[in-house]
Amino acid sequence: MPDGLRMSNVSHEFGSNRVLNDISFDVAPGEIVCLLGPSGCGKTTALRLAAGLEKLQFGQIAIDDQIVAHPGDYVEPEKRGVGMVFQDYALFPHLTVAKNIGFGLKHFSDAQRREAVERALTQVGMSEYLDAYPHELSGGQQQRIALARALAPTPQIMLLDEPFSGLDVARRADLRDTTLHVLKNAGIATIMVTHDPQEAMYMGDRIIVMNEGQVMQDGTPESLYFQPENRFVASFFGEVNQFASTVRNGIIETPVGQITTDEFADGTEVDVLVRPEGLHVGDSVNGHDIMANVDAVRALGEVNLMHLTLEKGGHIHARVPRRFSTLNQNSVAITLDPEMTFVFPMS
Ligand SMILES: Nc1ncnc2c1ncn2[C@@H]1O[C@H](COP(=O)(O)OP(=O)(O)OP(=O)(O)O)[C@@H](O)[C@H]1O
Repeated sequence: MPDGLRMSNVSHEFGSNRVLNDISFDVAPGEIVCLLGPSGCGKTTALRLAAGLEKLQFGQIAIDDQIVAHPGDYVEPEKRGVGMVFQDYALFPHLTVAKNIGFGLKHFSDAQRREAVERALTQVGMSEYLDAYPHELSGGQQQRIALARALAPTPQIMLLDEPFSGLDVARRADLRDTTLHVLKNAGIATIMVTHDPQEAMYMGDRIIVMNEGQVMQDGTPESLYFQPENRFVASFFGEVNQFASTVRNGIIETPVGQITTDEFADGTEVDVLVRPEGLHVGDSVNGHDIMANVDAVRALGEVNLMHLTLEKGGHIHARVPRRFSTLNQNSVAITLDPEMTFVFPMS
């Protein structure tokens, strides 16, 4: 059995509500895996089962070489070598930073505890805050202390549940960066729960997309973004323009151009999903271009989002590198990038 964490065929029910349905995945040492999915899909339950905060009903969980949970047998959370960080920091308000971090290190000698606390605080860039109380710290600083507290016992596994979601944009970006570097340097196997695809792409070596208690796809951020295996992943992972069509002679016609297919039989009704960056805009080169009127252009950093209405009807979004953006045109020609186009049989 490989080191790290392995969940095998795990299912879970609350009463008659089956919230996890036969999920399996591994996390290797040093790997950050994000569990990504909409609210209620079972991410937190999976994390709590890994931590031992919820009793396992079906399947098996192993950490390194040890089975820590299977039905009827169970290793206590504090004996699993697992660190945890939650959204709400969960620091003790009446204890200093040093005592908060040292709280879980009761079995250490005083000298060992002091060393572990100082090391963990250095890892998160907070070494000068040993004697501060939580209320003296900002939300981002409190979350750094929560991370330090989880790191101090040098866990093999780190479990993070929406750890940045209580923070404003700037602090979130900052803490995300620190967390990524600390976890990578420490070589800890990490699961992070998030409902934010951008955050999952930023943090994850791998992302497991979940929906309704099932794993929809498990892969690198690139593979999920560029090779989604189903409609759910394609649309959850990034905005898409969607068109209904029917395959005719190996060709799928859409309002933004045609694509060829050898995957679907003639007459198959399909949904065509096109990422906004899969629609290229430019000048009309002949009288046969697909034209769209420009409704609005919005700068989103390095790219512009163009709101367009096709001359033949239908609102679409194109995401265009700023240097190619035709900001002052009322009308643009559209071409379709087949690499950013995904076809699924209509459900
Ligand atoms: N202790 C519980 N008792 C009963 N039902 C629960 C309990 N905990 C979670 N659930 C239900 O299980 C389902 C999955 O919840 P879970 O918290 O795992 O989802 P999630 O994907 O983490 O969602 P969120 O991001 O909203 O926390 C939900 O329908 C939830 O209402």
